[in-house]
Amino acid sequence: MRSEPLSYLGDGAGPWEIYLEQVNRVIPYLGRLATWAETLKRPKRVLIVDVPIHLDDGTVAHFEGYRVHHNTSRGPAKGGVRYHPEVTLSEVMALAAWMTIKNAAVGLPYGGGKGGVRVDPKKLSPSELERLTRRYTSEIGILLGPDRDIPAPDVNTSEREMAWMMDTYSMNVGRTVPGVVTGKPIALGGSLGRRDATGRGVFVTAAAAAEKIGLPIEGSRVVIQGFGNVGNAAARVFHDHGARVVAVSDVTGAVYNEAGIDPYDLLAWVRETGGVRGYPKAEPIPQAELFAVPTEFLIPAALEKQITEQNAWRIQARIIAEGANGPTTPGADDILQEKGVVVVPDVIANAGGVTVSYFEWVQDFNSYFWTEEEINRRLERVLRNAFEAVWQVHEEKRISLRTAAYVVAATRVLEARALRGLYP
Ligand SMILES: NC(=O)C1=CN([C@@H]2O[C@H](COP(=O)(O)OP(=O)(O)OC[C@H]3O[C@@H](n4cnc5c(N)ncnc54)[C@H](OP(=O)(O)O)[C@@H]3O)[C@@H](O)[C@H]2O)C=CC1
Ligand SMILES: O=C(O)CCC(=O)C(=O)O
Repeated sequence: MRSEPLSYLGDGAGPWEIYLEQVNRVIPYLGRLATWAETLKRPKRVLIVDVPIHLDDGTVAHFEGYRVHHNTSRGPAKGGVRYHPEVTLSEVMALAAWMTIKNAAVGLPYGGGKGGVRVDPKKLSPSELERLTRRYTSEIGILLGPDRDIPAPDVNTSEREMAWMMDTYSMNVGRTVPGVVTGKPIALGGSLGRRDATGRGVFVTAAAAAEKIGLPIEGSRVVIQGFGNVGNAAARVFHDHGARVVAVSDVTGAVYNEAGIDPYDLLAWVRETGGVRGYPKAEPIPQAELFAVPTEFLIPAALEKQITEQNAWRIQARIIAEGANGPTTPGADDILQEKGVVVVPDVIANAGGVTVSYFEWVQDFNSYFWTEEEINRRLERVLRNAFEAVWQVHEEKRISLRTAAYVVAATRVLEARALRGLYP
């Protein structure tokens, strides 16, 4: 395998710098389209909003929110909304850019967008969260619309917040607009299968990679960082296909059982107690040891920059399937490539969520809803095709799967950019 240039970025770089480095690595493979590559390095538009709300005690609190459209050459902006105490503008810019790449890599007719509010949602009551969500939606409303920008869930947001967003937008425009948001409750035009779609897609793409290297799923070990929407769904789908989930972590701690952890049982424990810590059918391990656990599959499903130059050497997995966005730094990518670990990059591994969001959007437009079986079947087909296209580029050009995914995606985005031209 020809090696790509070593990263000049240390682990100190933020998500936006990491994204820029990923783009730099693809430019040599873009041919004539390389002249347009600067397009990928700039967000199309950025909105910073002040979100003031009354707290339950009557005082007023202000939160900073963002909505970024990274690129809309191929269609409306699409991407989730994150609530987290460490959200920053540059993080949301990177998350929006990864949506551009992801939507193009999978062939969805969308550009890339993302939103976020810097808030610790664990410190707000449900009614404070509802006021925050509604005010944020109104503030970013100038960018939203079913043919302009369609939010969805991300870290610490779920069907509940999507229902509030859909309702707020609809009240502001004076009619019900289900297609302005995806990941909604089924009763409001949500899609069957969306809740587990990202985790299911992690499984589908990891299984496609496993086939390529002759690794069976049955009996294989799986380690998962993050047991939220993505992590717990991935754990259940791997378990349902005969794999053994041996270690899981969340912010409360990490637990390990060589004989296997039943993710359904662990989920019941987490719902009751608030975290994996103290789970009685597994032993506690330090969170920092999670990535060193011997395993066939490692699924980072928490936040960015978890696999770094500091810990990549200790990873023993054969396949890493990135449930999270941006979990691996470029320096860690180089180390993993040298170790022969197959890294299925975020932009295809976690694309199951936005793929079923696309199905939801299409169903909302048609007011005609598909069965869950139909959705899962179509999801698998879309992701398998995307994986196959990326694998071919990876083999032909002898580059990492991440750079191969960027070749596929950047070519589509920049072709659209070039065809559209520059002037209104
Ligand atoms: N939801 C979706 O459809 C999609 C999500 N993603 C990406 O997947 C990742 C997870 O998102 P999602 O599952 O939706 O978010 P959730 O909020 O549902 O879950 C996040 C999980 O990560 C845990 N976590 C946070 N920090 C750490 C840490 N340092 N170590 C271990 N665990 C940690 C949280 O723990 P705790 O609950 O204890 O706070 C929680 O279990 C994000 O990168 C997101 O962008 C990508 C595509 C689609
Ligand atoms: O479902 C969507 O529209 C986007 C989900 C998302 O934010 C992501 O894929 O990172």
